[in-house]
Order: sequence, then structure tokens, then C-alpha cells
Amino acid sequence: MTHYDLLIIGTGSGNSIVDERFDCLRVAIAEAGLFGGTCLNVGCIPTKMFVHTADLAAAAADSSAFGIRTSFGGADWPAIRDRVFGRIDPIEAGGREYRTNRQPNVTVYPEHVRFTGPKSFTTASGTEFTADRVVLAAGSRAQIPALPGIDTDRVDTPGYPVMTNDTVMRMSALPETMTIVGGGFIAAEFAHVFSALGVDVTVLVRGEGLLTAADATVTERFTRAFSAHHRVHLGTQIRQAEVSADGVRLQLEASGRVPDSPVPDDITTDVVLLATGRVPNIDGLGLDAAGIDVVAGRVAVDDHQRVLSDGAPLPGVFALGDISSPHLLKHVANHEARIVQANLLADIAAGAPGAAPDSALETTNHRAVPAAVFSRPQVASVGATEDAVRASGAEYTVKIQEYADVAYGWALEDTTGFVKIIADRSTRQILGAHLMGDEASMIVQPLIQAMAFGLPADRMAREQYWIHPALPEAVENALLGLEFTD
Ligand SMILES: Cc1cc2nc3c(=O)[nH]c(=O)nc-3n(C[C@H](O)[C@H](O)[C@H](O)COP(=O)(O)OP(=O)(O)OC[C@H]3O[C@@H](n4cnc5c(N)ncnc54)[C@H](O)[C@@H]3O)c2cc1C
Ligand SMILES: NC(=O)c1ccc[n+]([C@@H]2O[C@H](COP(=O)([O-])OP(=O)(O)OC[C@H]3O[C@@H](n4cnc5c(N)ncnc54)[C@H](O)[C@@H]3O)[C@@H](O)[C@H]2O)c1
Repeated sequence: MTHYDLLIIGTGSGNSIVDERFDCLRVAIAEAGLFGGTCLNVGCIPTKMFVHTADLAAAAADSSAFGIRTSFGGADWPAIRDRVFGRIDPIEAGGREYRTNRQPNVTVYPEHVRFTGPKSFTTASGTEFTADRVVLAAGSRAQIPALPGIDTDRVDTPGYPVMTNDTVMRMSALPETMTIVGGGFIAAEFAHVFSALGVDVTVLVRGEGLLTAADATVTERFTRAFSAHHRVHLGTQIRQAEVSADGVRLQLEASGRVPDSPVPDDITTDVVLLATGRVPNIDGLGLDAAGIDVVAGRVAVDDHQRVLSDGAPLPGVFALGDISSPHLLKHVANHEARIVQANLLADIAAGAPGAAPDSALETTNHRAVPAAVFSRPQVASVGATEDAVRASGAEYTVKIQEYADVAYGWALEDTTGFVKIIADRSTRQILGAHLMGDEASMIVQPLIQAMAFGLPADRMAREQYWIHPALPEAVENALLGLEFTD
């Protein structure tokens, strides 16, 4: 039976681990799907390439406030789609080819792999092998809810008009109508993309708002601003779907989560897009065979990314990214991959799996994890929500600075954007920041930096220049509006 020094399951962030420092090891890499994983192929990167296109289309369609006459003349979907995947697909193929053919010490198994014992594995086609050390980087997949009338096994299969992010970006033609189920990140981003490109989009949200995990000000104001550009039915769910050659007929009903919400009439739609959350790929991995702990549906890890078995680190087994992380974000998966890489090297240097002392291991940093939603409008956040800060009992100060009250906001004719900053009243440390509006994902960065390095809010405001009249003046003014105890 073939034996490896290291097995990596999943080529999203897991693929970044093996560099020249692993040349002296026999490495196996398993990938059941597309090389490069979710972010490259069906997640962050293609979606943001579509979002930029959608931003251009929306700006062209809606410029009257600036005294110019532009219009959106229509979308050439094959050109839009092929620009995106013409760049991405060669990267997938190149990564696969490099690992498969150009690295003598690496064996690629292009198929599903699972544990058969603590250090033994089998592939879907029956090849068995063993490995001393393992990295679980198997990610997550779209959660497909049971919806009456929708055949969950046929979702994302050719010709079936019910899709997830895995297939919706590769449609052969733009549909005339699309119904999106969900009110989170993915629903918010795809609703913007497809409606800006001319699709008649309806968003079904079972709760009373979108982005409900965000700070309450964001939830409330994003739901309002998003609803101004998109048809949104809150408190609504699918009672029955009928899939036919003409599309999908949806009978709707109140979800019961929003008092007195009106139930919309039945709708007929060309395509249903499910955007109802993601689940870690823990099933089918044979985790029981290795005694691996699962907590809250995720592989349990300690703060050195060591996988736990009965609460103790399993020697030589690490996990990273969506399969084990509380944050389903690529920058977090990448950070955790760097921790795993460092700790694997320490473990290898120590001579036996699990031999490295804790003091030789690097520690994951999940403080001040930022995120952005690339929708219309854009949202960005870092740190705690105001509700969480209040619940912690901290004495805090909060300031909401409207984009409309800074000069660049006038240039943008912005009426909805804002920067909200929450800080500790006595230490002056920033506890959370929540932004909505143009370039929110960019102008949040100095706040992320301040939180990461512990820069007090008043020093951040006053001890640097802020370019006038650029949009970060909204951040500056929010900082200046915080009130501290002296
Ligand atoms: C539509 C969408 C948009 C997103 N946009 C953003 C964004 O803008 N910014 C951001 O930070 N995050 C974004 N994310 C989240 C981000 O994509 C993920 O957090 C990140 O890709 C997770 O990386 P990973 O390495 O943990 O897993 P993945 O990239 O999912 O890689 C796991 C790989 O493991 C393979 N695999 C699974 N099980 C097995 C097995 N048993 N054997 C062999 N192979 C297996 C899978 O095929 C997959 O390729 C987005 C996600 C989606 C779905
Ligand atoms: N820009 C980004 O960073 C980005 C973009 C996309 C996705 N992501 C990551 O991927 C994760 C998954 O995104 P998502 O939008 O699928 O999840 P989400 O958790 O953000 O939102 C899921 C939505 O689906 C709803 N929902 C869940 N089950 C449902 C059901 N049975 N019926 C109807 N509605 C249901 C929820 O109420 C919620 O509104 C995000 O949490 C995020 O971490 C990040």
C-alpha cells in the first residue's frame, strides 16, 4: 500500500500549503471537484467579476442625478460569462496540471477521499493508501433545503431550473426572470448581479430583513436600500413548487416569522436560485473512522488548527477553512492555511506526528475578522455589532456618520451610505465598525488595521492626514464623533 508523509484533502486554501519546503516529502493531494476550490471557481472571484460588470450596468442605468443621460443597453451574457471563466478556467487547469505533472513528490487523486482509519484512506475508485499527517481542507457546499416540489437531487443538474452558486454563473443564456431564495450574502450579491444585467429578480426572504447576522443598523438600512432596487418579499417562503418545461411555478406562503406580512401572489419564474447558507463537507469523509470530533457541524480544532479527538489534538491532523472555521470567508481560510503550514513544518521538524510542543506552534488569530457584501449597496464590517457590545456590558460610544454629510458623498449624490463606529469609552479602542455604501469594502480597511494593531480611535482620527475630499473622510468624521471619558 502506498504511504505518504502528508495528505491534503481539498485544493481551495489547502492547495497553498505545499511549497518547496515540502519537496523532500511524499505528498498526496485529493480533489473531488474543481482545482482551486470554491473561491476560485464558484465563489469570491467569479462573483466579484460579475459584480463589477453589474456595477457598471447599474451606474449606466441610473445616472440622471448627475445631469447626464446614459442608459443600459443590454447584456451580452456569453461575453460577460466568458470574460470571467476565460480567466478562471485556465487557472484551474494550470493548478491541476502543475500539481499533477510537474511535482515529482506530489500525487494528485482527482476524486473523493475518506478516512478508513486514523491514518488510512480510500478513494472513491477504491485506491487505498496511508499517510502520517493529514490536512482537512474540504470546505463547504451549498445547503439545499427540502422544498415541496423541488427535487433536491436534480438541483444544479443540466436542464433543471433550480440552481445554486455552483451553476448559476455558467448558464447558457440569461433568464428573463429569476427567484432567489434567501437573504444572506449570496442572495444579496446575485440579486444585484442579475437585476443589473436586466433579469427580473424576486428575492424571497423568510425573516424580516436581509443580512440579519449583521449589526442591526446595517440590517435595517440595507434591507431598506436594497429593497429600493430589488423586488423583495419579506416573511415569505415557498409552499409548493411545480417545475415544468416553462419554468417553475411557486406558491408562496407566510413564513410565520414576520407578523402580518402580506403573502404575495403565486409567481412563475424561469430560474430559482437557492442561496440558503452553506454546510461544511464533513459527511462522507469517514471522520468516525479517525475518531474526529464534530462540534456545531464543523470539524473541531484548537487554536493551532489541530483537529481534536475526544477534546485532545489528534497527532499530525490539521484542518482549515470552511470545514472547521466559524468564519466562512476566504481571507480566514487563507490565514488558517498559513497557520497549518507553519505548524506542519514545526511538527515535521519535531520528528513525529504530534511531537511539536505547543510553544513551537503558531496560533490562529480570529480577532477583528472583516467581511464585505458586494451588493447594491455594498456593506463592510469588522468586529462586534452594537448589540454584542451592549450585551458584553462594555461602556461604549457610537457614532454614525452619513456619507451624505461629507463632500465625496455629495459627489456621489449618496442618500443611504454610512459609517458606524463603536468604541470603548475609556480605552478608546475600536470594538466594531459597520459601513454601507460605495467602496465600503475599501474604506473599512484602515479600521481593520486600527483594530488589528490596537490603535486608539482618537489617535487614528487626529494623528494622520485624511485626503480631502476623499470618501475616507466619512471614517474620519465618524471617529471624531466618538465621545470618550477623560
Ligand atoms: C458564491 C460565493 C461567494 C463568496 N464570496 C466570498 C468573498 O467575496 N469573500 C470571501 O472572503 N469569501 C467568499 N466566499 C466564501 C469562500 O469562497 C470560502 O470561505 C472559501 O473558498 C473556503 O475555502 P476552503 O479552502 O475552506 O474550501 P473550498 O475552497 O471549498 O475547497 C474545498 C475543496 O475540497 C474538495 N473536497 C471536499 N471534500 C472532499 C473529499 N472528501 N475528497 C476530496 N476533495 C474534497 C472540494 O471539491 C473543494 O474543491 C464566497 C462563497 C460563495 C459560495
Ligand atoms: N462577500 C463575501 O464575503 C461572501 C459572499 C458570499 C458568501 N460568503 C460566505 O458564504 C456564506 C454562505 O452564504 P449564504 O448567503 O448562502 O448564507 P447566509 O448564512 O449569509 O444566508 C442564508 C440565508 O438563507 C436563509 N435560509 C436558510 N435556510 C432557509 C430555508 N430553508 N428557506 C429559506 N431561507 C433559508 C437564511 O435565513 C439567510 O437569509 C456566508 O455566510 C459567507 O460567510 C461570503
